[in-house]
Formats: sequence, C-alpha cells, structure tokens
Amino acid sequence: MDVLRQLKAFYWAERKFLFSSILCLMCATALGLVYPNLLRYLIDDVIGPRKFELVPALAFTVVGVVTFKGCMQFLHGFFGGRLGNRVAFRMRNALYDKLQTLSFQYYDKAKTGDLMSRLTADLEAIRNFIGFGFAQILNMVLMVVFGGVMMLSIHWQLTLITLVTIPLLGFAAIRFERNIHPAFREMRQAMSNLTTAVQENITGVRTVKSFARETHEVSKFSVRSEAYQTNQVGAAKIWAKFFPVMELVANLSAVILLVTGGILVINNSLKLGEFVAFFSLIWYIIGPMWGLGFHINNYTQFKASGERVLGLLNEHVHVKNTEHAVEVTGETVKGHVRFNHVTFSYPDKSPALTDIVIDAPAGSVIGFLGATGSGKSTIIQLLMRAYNVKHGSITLDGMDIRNLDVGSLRRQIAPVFQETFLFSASIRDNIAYGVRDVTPEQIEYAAKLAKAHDFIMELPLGYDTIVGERGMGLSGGQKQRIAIARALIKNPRILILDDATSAVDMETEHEIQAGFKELMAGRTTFIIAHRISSLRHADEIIVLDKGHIVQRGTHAELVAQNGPYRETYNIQYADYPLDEAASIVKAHDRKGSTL
Ligand SMILES: Nc1ncnc2c1ncn2[C@@H]1O[C@H](COP(=O)(O)OP(=O)(O)OP(=O)(O)O)[C@@H](O)[C@H]1O
Repeated sequence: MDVLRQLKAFYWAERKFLFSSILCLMCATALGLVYPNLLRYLIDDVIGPRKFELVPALAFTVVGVVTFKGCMQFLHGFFGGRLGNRVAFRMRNALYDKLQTLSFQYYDKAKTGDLMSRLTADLEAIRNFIGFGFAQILNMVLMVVFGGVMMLSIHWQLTLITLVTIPLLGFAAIRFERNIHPAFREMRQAMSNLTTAVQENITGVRTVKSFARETHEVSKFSVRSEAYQTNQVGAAKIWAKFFPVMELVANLSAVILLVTGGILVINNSLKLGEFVAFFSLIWYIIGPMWGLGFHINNYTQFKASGERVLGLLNEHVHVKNTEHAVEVTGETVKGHVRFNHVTFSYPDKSPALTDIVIDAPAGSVIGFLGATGSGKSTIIQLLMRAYNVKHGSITLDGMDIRNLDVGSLRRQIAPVFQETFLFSASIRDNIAYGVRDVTPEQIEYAAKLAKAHDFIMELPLGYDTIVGERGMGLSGGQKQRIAIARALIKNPRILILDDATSAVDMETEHEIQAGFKELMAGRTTFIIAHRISSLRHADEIIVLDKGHIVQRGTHAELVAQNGPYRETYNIQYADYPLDEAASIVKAHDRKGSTL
C-alpha cells in the first residue's frame, strides 16, 4: 500500500479514467448477477407454471443485458488502457527527468542495464496493475459482496454452509503472496543483471573480441541466465503448488452445495430455480478466489517494480541548485577561475586532490601535466561541478560556483574529453549538439577550425552522414575532431581540453590548436595533455603528482628547473635526434608566432 501511496501523484491526476474504469467494471459485474436471477425466473416462474409466452421477452432481456454488459466491459478496457498508459507515460518522463538531474556520483556506480530494466519492464508491470489489476481486485471484492448478498437473500443457511471453505481459500492465497513476493523481487533483480551483461557486452564488443573473451562472456551470461531461470522455476513451483490447492478447496464448496442444496430441493425447502441460481452464484465467490492468485501475483509484481522505480525517483541528487542560485550568462561571465585551497576525495577514497590553488585570469591558458591518476581530470570535473567541493572553494569571477545555477555554469564551459561520445545522428547534429538555432555555415566554420571539414566532405553524405553510438566508421582522431568542433560551436567562456588531441597526430594537433587560438582569444582555457607540445604556450603549466601541485610556471621556467616537467620534456624529445628535435620545436614556435 505504501507503494500505491507514494505513486499517487502519478495516477491521481488521471482519476477520471480510474473512476470511469472502475464504474464500468462495477456495472458489468452487477449485470452479470442478472443471469442467475433470470435463470431462477425461467425455471420457477416460466417453465414450472408453463407460461411459455414469457420466453421471448426473457430472451430479449438476456440479449439486452449481454449487449450492455459487453459495452461496459469495452469501456472498462478503454478507460483502463488510457489510465495505465498515461500513468506509464508520466512515470517514464519523470524517470527520465530524474536521470538527467542525478549527479556524476550516482552514475559512477549505476548500471545501464539495471536502469534500462527499470524504465521498461518495471514500468510495464506498473502500467498493467494501475490500468487493470487495481480495478480487477476491486471487482473481485465487489463480486464476492454482490454474490454473497444475493446468496444470503435466497437461503442464508445454505450460503453459510457452502462458504465454509472460503477462509481456507483466503489462507492459501495469503501464504502464496508471502512466498511469491520475494521470488518476484529476486526475479526482477536477476533480469536486470541479465540486461546489464548484455548491454556491457554490446558496448564493449571490441574489447571482448580483441581479447578473444567470447567464451568467458558466454559463460558469464550463462551464469546470470541460469540465475534468472532458477528464479523463474522457483516462482513456477510456488504457482504449481498453489493452483491444485485452490482447485481442491474451491470444488469442495461446489460439492457441499450440491449435497446440501440437493437435499433441500428434495425436501421442498428450496425451489429448483433457486438452487440453479445458487449454483451459478457460488462461482461469483469461487471465481474471484480462483483469480486471487493471479491478482496477488499482479500486485506483487507491481509492488516489486514500484519499489525499484521509487528507489530511482527518490535517489539523492548530490549536486543541485541552492535556493538562491545565481544564473550566469555568456554576456556577464568574464571567465576568471580560482581554486582556493581545494581538497577533494571521491566517496570512500583517499584525497584525489590536496590543497589545490589555481588562479586563472579571464582569457588565460592553464596547462596540466601529470602522471595518470594524478588528479588532472578531477580538477576539471570539480570546475564543472560534477561533484561538490567540501574543503576549499572554486570561484568564477569571484562567485563561489556552489552558489551558481548548475545548468548556467555548465553552459559557459565547453569540454572536450579524451573519449568522444557521438550520438546516433548525423555529423551535423553531433556538432550542433550543445547549441540551439545554429546555421550550416556556423557548423562548417567550427568543423574547419577543428580540422574536421576535409574528412567530413570525403564521406559519401558529408555532414549528413549518420554515425553510430560508438562513432562507427570514424577513426579516434576523426571523432575527437568532431568533438572539438562541437565544443567550438558552443562559443564558451571557458574551454576545457581534457587530453582532447591525444588521438590526432602532432601536425594536426598543432593546426587544431591554431584554430583554438583564433577562437579562444579572451576566453579561459584549461588544457590537460601528456605532450609538452600541447602545453608549451600555456600562460601557466601546473604539474601534478598524486593530487598535489609539485611544480608550476611557464614552459621556459619549468624547462629551466630540475623536476618532473623537465624529465618529461627530455623523455619526449629524446625520441628525436637532437637537430630534428630542435627543428620540430622551432617549426612549432614559428606556427605559434603567426597566430
Ligand atoms: N569517478 C571516480 N570515482 C572514484 N574515484 C575516482 C573517480 N575518478 C577518478 N578517481 C580517482 O581519483 C584519482 C585522480 O583521478 P583523475 O581521473 O583525476 O586522474 P588524471 O590525472 O586525470 O588521470 P588520467 O591522466 O589517467 O586521465 C585517481 O586515483 C582515480 O582512481
């Protein structure tokens, strides 16, 4: 019931459909009760006294009742269907909205397959129950009440004797519910584990194949599939035990009625018509009891699914706007970023960053260098408010970013990550992803700056080429260039290049950087790179080691010092013969000076 109460906001808005559906079902059920009475009338008042002239009227009444009942049933289905679908629609949207608001911290642990199954299979169970199951349970109660009252009005002693087995039916049904609910919960979990395995396998298909781990994947899937099968078999066993018990007890009622009712008819204490009517009415009680298992099953599935959907809807959002969050816009933001003694740890981990101090005046270029895991990306994540900073603060133009509207803050930042995600859409749409109302010329201009235009034009459909979710058919460097164009078109105050040119050759990287310089003049840029060549023109280069800043300064200053920067420099340029290294550096400098 708690699940029903918590989901009220979704179905209460559609209460007109809920009530109409219930009302129509009640009418259909009440009309069903007319049959036994017509039967009783036919036997006792028409066939008995031989008044056969009443038969046509009786037949027409039956046709009328059947037609009306059919209409009521149709309307019940119609309204129930509307109700279920509308509720599912609202919930699906609410879940999707929630997925958009959940912070990075949630997604660090979330499993795609599990989320997918909540949005599909669980919603389906809820749709079924709200649309039909709920009304059916109510109808079941009504049938028992209506049928019981009619039976009592015909012969109360016979009613009580016949219904003596009903408590047994109720007891069996409740036991069934107790066993089947945990079974269903496990089944849903097993299903979501199964979907997760499939989803991860498809997403990581290249890795699986490259490592020839197909057999391992198959056996991993088989284990999960077997767990699901075991759950299904377990649930089927519970069902299998339940049905014979119910059938036995239900038929016991019919036997009691036949024996007791038959004796009463022989003794003339009960009319034959009444007995026949009684015999149809008893199924008004037994029928619902029969379906009780099905309805309980429906309800438990709904409850298990409802719990999982509510679990997601009630999930804590770590990063959200404060009450008086300030909206910033491209016109007002200058782009002066400061990290004031920021120390940050991921949940249950030792600090990823310790006492970070950075001052990036508007329009400056800050480079980050450091071994993998030294905290470079974490700095960027914190600036984008992917996580909340608890120790120290980050300011944008002097305003603590915790007091800024998260969406408006992120709109000022355009990131390009090492791993590029392309949507299953045209290249044009992928480039225009972050902006509204963009012209084809702007898209082309951004692509030219990102050195993507030429290879795009070589594709058969040019900018209209559809790329798959993993950027099917494009090389790593080509995908990165599309991502760079996507960032450039956003025209942001702050540009972040997180190892953004790692997949392109040095020459193209230099050309891309030339494009950046043109566009980024006056905008703050953070560059994370492993290549000295990508960082050498930065206003300040920050060298990180295990979350600590170990060196900072310009390229010239850092090369002149002993330390990790110079070591990296020596390693990277040691690959070239001395005179070649000098010419590469010179060539880069020449290009840089022409910008
Ligand atoms: N989402 C996360 N959840 C928990 N720990 C994380 C998460 N992201 C990073 N870390 C940890 O924080 C530390 C810093 O990671 P970070 O990604 O910032 O390093 P990095 O310098 O960018 O490395 P790389 O050059 O390999 O990208 C690492 O120890 C890493 O394991």
